[in-house]
Order: sequence, then C-alpha cells, then structure tokens
Amino acid sequence: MQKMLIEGGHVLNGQVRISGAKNSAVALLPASILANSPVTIEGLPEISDVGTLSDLLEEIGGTVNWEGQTITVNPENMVAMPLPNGKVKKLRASYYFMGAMLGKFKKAVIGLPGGCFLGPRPIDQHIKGFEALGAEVTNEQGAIYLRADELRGARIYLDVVSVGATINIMLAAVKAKGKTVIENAAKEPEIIDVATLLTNMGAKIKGVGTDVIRIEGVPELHGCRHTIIPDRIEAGTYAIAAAAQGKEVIIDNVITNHIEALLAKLREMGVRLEESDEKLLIAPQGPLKSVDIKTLVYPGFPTDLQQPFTSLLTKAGTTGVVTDTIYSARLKHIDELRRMNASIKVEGGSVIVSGPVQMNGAKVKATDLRAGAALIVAGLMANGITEITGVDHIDRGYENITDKLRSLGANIWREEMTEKEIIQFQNS
Ligand SMILES: CC(=O)N[C@H]1[C@@H](OP(=O)(O)OP(=O)(O)OC[C@H]2O[C@@H](n3ccc(=O)[nH]c3=O)[C@H](O)[C@@H]2O)O[C@H](CO)[C@@H](O)[C@@H]1O
Ligand SMILES: C=C(OP(=O)(O)O)C(=O)O
Repeated sequence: MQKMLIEGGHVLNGQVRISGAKNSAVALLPASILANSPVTIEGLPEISDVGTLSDLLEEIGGTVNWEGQTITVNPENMVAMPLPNGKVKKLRASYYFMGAMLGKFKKAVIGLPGGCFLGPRPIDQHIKGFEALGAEVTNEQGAIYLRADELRGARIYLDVVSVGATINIMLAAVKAKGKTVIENAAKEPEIIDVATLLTNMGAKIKGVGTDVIRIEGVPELHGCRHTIIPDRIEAGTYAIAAAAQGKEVIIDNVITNHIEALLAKLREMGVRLEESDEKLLIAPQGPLKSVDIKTLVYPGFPTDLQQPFTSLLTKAGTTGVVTDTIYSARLKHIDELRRMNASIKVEGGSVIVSGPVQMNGAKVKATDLRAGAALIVAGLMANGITEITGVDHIDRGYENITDKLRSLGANIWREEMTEKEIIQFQNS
C-alpha cells in the first residue's frame, strides 16, 4: 500500500495532457458486451476502475487485448455468468453490467455496486427502467437478479435526473423490441459518448444530450472502433490546481465547453483564462476572490469538482459557500482540510469557507476519489509536507497524477507504507 507526499509551495507551470474520461470508459467497456463482434476503444485512461472492468469482462468469457491505451474487447464467447461478489463491489460502474447483460442475455446477476461513499446512492431508477422494459428484478442477499423472457420498449420517466440510470436503461433498451423513450434523462457528455459508441455498433438512438432520449430497438449490434472523450473532471481538477498554485498552465486535450460552469467560477474569482482548440490556459493574477458554488446536473457545476474547488476557496477572500445539491453528504474532505488549517464551517446543507488562509502540511486521509483530489490541491498550496493515505481511491480516477503534477513543477511522490502505518490507516 502506498501513500502520497507533497512538498507544497512549488509554482505550477507548463502543459499537462488530459486522459480519456473515467465516467465514459466505465460505461463504454460494459457496452461492448452488447456487440456480436470485437469493439475497439481508443484512449482509455490507465486507472484502476478500467482495470477492474476489464477483469470483469474476462470473467464473463470476453477476451480483452490492450495495445497502449487502446483496448479491443471480443464479446463473442461471453456468457451470462453471475457476478454477485468480488470485483463488482470495488466500483460504482459495475452496475452497467446489469443493463448490458440484460440487453444481451435477458438475464444477469450482479452484486450491488461500490464506488465512492457519498451518502446514500440508490439505484431505484435503474431498476424502475429495467422493470418497465419487462424484466423481473429482485434483490437476493445483496445481489440484483434480472430476468426477462423478452425486453419490450417502454416510456420511462426518471424521478431524479441520473447519469447511471440514463446509461443503464439505454444499454438495456438498444436491443429491446420497439420504441423506448427516456424522459427527464441526464445530459452529461459521457452519456453522449456512450450513445455514439452504441450508434456506431448499429443502435438507433435520438435526442441524446437533451432530456428526452428515443431508442428504436434493433435485433443485433456489431463491433466498431470508437475514440473516448477527454475527462472533464480530470481537466477541471488540473484547472483548479493551476488556479491555486499555477503561473501559466496549459491544459491540453480538453473540451472547454464541458467545464463551462467551472470556468465561469474561475473567471469570477479573477483567474485569467484563454481557450483555444482543445487547449486551455490558466494564469491566475493577484489575489483570488471568493465565490459561491452550487452543484447541479450537467451543464451545472459538477459535484465531482465540488471537493477540489473547496480547497481552492481556502486561498480566496473572504467567504465562499459550497452547496452540493446532488450529494449533500459529500463532505468527508472537510475535516481533513481543517487539519491543514482551513477555516470551514458546515451549516445546514452548506459549507462556508473563510479565507484566505495559509494551508499547512499534515497527515491526511483520502476517504474517496475527489476528497483525494481536494487534498492534493490543498497539499500543493500548503507550507511543508502533506502526507495522503487512501491513495487507492485516487487511482480509481486519475491517470499518473503524480507524474503529471511533477511535470508541471510540483514536488509530489509516492512511498510504500510501513506495516505500522497500514495498521493505523486501516483502523482510522
Ligand atoms: C460512474 C459514474 O458515472 N459516476 C458519476 C455518476 O454517478 P451516478 O450515476 O451513481 O450518479 P447519478 O447521476 O445516478 O446520481 C444523481 C442523484 O440521483 C440519485 N439517484 C440516482 C439513481 C437512482 O436510481 N436513484 C437516485 O435517487 C443519487 O443518489 C444522486 O443524488 O454521476 C454522479 C453525478 O454526476 C457523479 O458524481 C459520478 O462521478
Ligand atoms: C463519484 C465518483 O465516482 P463513482 O461514481 O465511480 O464512485 C467520481 O468520479 O467522483
């Protein structure tokens, strides 16, 4: 087990390249199950969630070949192998095996997913969608059993706007008989990316990127080649780090339109930004002004950037209020930031950050993926050394984050933890 160390105070400068989007990758891989011939996906990020899903595809009989960042999944010998335990619990996106296996085999057994603990994360809307398509869904000892004689298109209204439910219902519906309409669908760019792959596989999907998606089922889907979109949350994290501790940082391979809500807030804080084709320059100038943020579904401010943005607010004057309307309990980073000298109050559902304060290095724990990103941003700004445990969470979603930050001038590295440190970490 490793820990991450950061000597704060070094100025970030230079260029960093963004990897393929985690939240696309984790849906594109299960989508390959639906094809009857090999699917090639280019530009996958080297993160542990991708590794885990690739193992799961092999567990159900697929063959997976890697060539650099390009993966080819051959689904021809896949079977409806139950996956009630084990790797499915390591990540959230294993729930996409439900929709994809139901769509392909009309049956699936998948354990309830893991992923970041952000408070309750029900999957009732996924199940409502599967049932509307004609599946019988039961929860038996923590695993979801799905069976259908036949999947039939249906009109499905999502009670909450859900990324996972929108994609999962698309996966189950593309081979169903007849028309499916998903109303109140989510509009995240990753949903468009998955629909693009499915369309290249022969699916008939309209309206993706709006809140009404229409699918006309087809009997067969074939293999294809697809290039993944860049990770807007990774890009946003580097943009926040650059605003916190950068001079002139260029973010390469970014679709700036995908992070417009963040960029608007950075501009309000007084950060100079320049956008060009696939590139974004971040050049903070002078003291930062505090702003308020409220997370919303896309294209609103993303919940996945709320935690790192909270770290940035510690450097701004004078008071910023953060409200997460998607995951109100996504607050585990706050105590750790306080250890580093942040002045943060939690009142009702809001986080009130007072600044500017000088953060100090401390021993802190990443309790989830973006809490880890928040601690890295704080560590880059802090006096002295910050030691972060819980690095496994960070590795679920950030490719080579230590190398990328080092190339920008940060002094960040990893060390193996001693046995005593591992025991302390496990008991904390
Ligand atoms: C793998 C992946 O893509 N993860 C992302 C996805 O998670 P995930 O797909 O799990 O998040 P959802 O969009 O489904 O969740 C949005 C909100 O709806 C609620 N909800 C969701 C489904 C459901 O059946 N019932 C229900 O009540 C959730 O508790 C949450 O409050 O979108 C989140 C919100 O942008 C991001 O933080 C995650 O990074
Ligand atoms: C919450 C996240 O991921 P997951 O849904 O995979 O847990 C995230 O990417 O911030």
